[in-house]
Amino acid sequence: MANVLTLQDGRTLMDQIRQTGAACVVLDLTMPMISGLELLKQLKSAQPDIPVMVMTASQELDTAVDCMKEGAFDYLVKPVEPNRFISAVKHALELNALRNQVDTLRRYLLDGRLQQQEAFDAIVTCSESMTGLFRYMEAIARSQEPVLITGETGSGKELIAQALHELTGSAGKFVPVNVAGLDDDLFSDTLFGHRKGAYSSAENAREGLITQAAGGTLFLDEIGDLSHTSQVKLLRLLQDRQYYPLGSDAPLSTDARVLVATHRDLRAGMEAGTFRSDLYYRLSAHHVEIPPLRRRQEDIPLLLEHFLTQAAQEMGKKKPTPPPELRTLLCAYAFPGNIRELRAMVWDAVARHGGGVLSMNSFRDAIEKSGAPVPVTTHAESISEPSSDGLFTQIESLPSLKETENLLVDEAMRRAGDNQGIAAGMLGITRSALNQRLRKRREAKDAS
Ligand SMILES: Nc1ncnc2c1ncn2[C@@H]1O[C@H](COP(=O)(O)OP(=O)(O)OP(=O)(O)O)[C@@H](O)[C@H]1O
Repeated sequence: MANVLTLQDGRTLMDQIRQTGAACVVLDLTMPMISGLELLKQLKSAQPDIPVMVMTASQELDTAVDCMKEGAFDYLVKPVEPNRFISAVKHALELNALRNQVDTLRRYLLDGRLQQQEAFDAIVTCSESMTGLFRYMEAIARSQEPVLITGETGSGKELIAQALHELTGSAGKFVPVNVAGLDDDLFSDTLFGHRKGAYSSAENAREGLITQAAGGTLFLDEIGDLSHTSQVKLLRLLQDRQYYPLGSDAPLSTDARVLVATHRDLRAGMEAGTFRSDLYYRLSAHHVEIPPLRRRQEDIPLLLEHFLTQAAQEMGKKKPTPPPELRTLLCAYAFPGNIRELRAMVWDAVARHGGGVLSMNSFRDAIEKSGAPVPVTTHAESISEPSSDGLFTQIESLPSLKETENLLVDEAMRRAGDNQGIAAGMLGITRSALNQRLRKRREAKDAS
């Protein structure tokens, strides 16, 4: 076959790959000039995305396991049955093609506009990196492949999963499950359910959550903590779209979309041998990686406003005014607990608030408790303060009120990433009032 290249000397592989690339590499473990394991390491460090299959004799199984830890896609024990060989290579090629497609799509989408803004209404953000993620999510929403959502704790993984579910427009439910701390029995029972009498205390049949998610979305949180045996079961579910309730020999089929999330580094898990590489590759065809709050500080003032409104409403208080230097304090803090941590700080501050300007003390206390140094802030440092010379010193003639209003609306929409709900919040008007203004402007423009 023209597109298969056989090399006699393993040492020429890296040069060859640099010249022509490769969609998949099949490596023998025992070779005269260089060992397969050594070559695998070189290949993975230079070209981590090329899938590598390892061929091994049965007495070399330990080395094959080492190869998997080094990132091999799969291993085949010699003598290799031709059909098994073809299907393994095909599988590797398919996954590789899918990954390339997703990368291209991801790059392309970073320039487009959102089609279903309302699916993201619960996610308060004006960050471009988040808007880029939203566009990517819209592109993959209809795919049947699972989606891996990663991000630090409290960065909003569950909200992203809910938005993906909204985007699919499916009639079924969004069913979240936290799999951390579930041993394999509990995992199987929770997910797949059981038949009456499947074990001594199973007095009644129980439907698994995968059944409840029919026609909808099953969201498995903390997937990085899943036991090895449960990982195998999940892989089987993803591959065959079938599962067995405990005590049943008859498989059931599912059409539920599977989303998974973790704050762990699954690649590191794969290298340490705690996370199966076949499952990783299956899960990571679509990957949404949420940036931590400290890498999108522009969201902090927005989130602060949002949580102040929510907390005040919930506690039946008048929304307190935050001192301008509070934003400076928060933007200087690293937020290891991300948005959940900011939310908790705001709730605490509003609960303690007696009236007037919001006190900074509870925020300072929380930062101090986290062990981080409390940034020193002064009123003058505030990022929101206009210059003492006034806003319009650079402009010779003042804009009209109408022009100013249009400019403010445009700026709010830009900062809110075109989310009308957020922009309206910034402008201090209702969403429908903003919508009306935007519509009138469009109509006036169309008429002229
Ligand atoms: N962009 C956002 N806008 C508004 N609220 C947010 C945003 N991101 C997160 N939150 C809120 O922060 C809290 C934590 O979010 P979420 O539970 O989705 O995080 P997570 O990444 O799944 O956390 P964990 O890793 O602990 O499972 C929730 O109350 C959520 O509603």
